Amino acid sequence: MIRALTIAGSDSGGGAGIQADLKTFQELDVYGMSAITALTAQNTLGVQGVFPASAEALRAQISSVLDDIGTDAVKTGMLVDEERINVVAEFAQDGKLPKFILDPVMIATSGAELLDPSAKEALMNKLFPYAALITPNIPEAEAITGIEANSLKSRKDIAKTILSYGAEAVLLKGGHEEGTDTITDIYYDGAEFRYYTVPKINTVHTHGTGCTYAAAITAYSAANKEMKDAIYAAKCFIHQAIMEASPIGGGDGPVHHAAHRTAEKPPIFTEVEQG
Ligand SMILES: Nc1ncnc2c1ncn2[C@@H]1O[C@H](COP(=O)(O)OP(=O)(O)OP(=O)(O)O)[C@@H](O)[C@H]1O
Ligand SMILES: Cc1ncc(CO)c(N)n1
Repeated sequence: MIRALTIAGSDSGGGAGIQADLKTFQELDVYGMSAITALTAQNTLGVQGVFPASAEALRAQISSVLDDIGTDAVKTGMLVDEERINVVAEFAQDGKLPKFILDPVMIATSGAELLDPSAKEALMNKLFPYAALITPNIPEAEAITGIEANSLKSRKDIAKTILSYGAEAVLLKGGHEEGTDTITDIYYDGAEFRYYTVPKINTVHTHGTGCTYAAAITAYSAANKEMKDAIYAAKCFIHQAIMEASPIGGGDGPVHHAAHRTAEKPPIFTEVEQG
């Protein structure tokens, strides 16, 4: 059985965080495990409360899973603050986080703070060097680099800057692009840029897109797909999940994690450029 561990926050509403990750792992036939960094009281309208797990509780969960079951890949999401980043960094430094997909979650779509802004440097310095892939959205990438993502050139500069912190590859997600009919995610690994472009889906039901996408990449990586192939397969999965997202709750509803079972293959245009 292929195994994957998510280290992230719990979303009581079931659309993002740990819940999105475990649903995605299950859909992709991967045995899912979790270490919870914080409980959030959350629904489709926003985040009503954040209750961090103690550093001791977080360390114990990760140790329990790794000491017995082991894992083929690891994903991190909401890490709350520097104290909890330090706990994850202990395992990274010991070489215990294989195929580490780092989603640098900072602010929820609803505006709630999921990472203490003063912990940004710790995330970059202590965890980025161990990542096989970092998956920022546009606001996160701008906060990390201080570069405004207002052109293709600036997005490429952002990808290069983030890679310079020591990760193996970066995937700059385009979900927050405005005024366009298409959305492009940009992959960069130091040797090539790869552009994954899809038609923009007209929906507000995008709660949990980032978590679900990174979890699918983690599941495919755990199953030994090469990173570029894992991203392509995950892109299909997330596109189908957004196409069939449900108007559950009164706000921005969650993506449909089981959509890939029945949905048609989405049109994904891939371009490669040496860089
Ligand atoms: N309206 C849309 N149509 C098509 N694809 C989308 C749409 N919105 C987001 N995506 C895709 O979903 C994936 C997640 O991207 P996004 O930039 O929304 O992440 P995020 O902001 O981290 O997500 P979250 O809302 O969970 O914080 C990307 O592959 C992006 O291209
Ligand atoms: C717990 C959690 N993690 C990540 C996100 C980002 O979508 C969220 N809304 N909630």
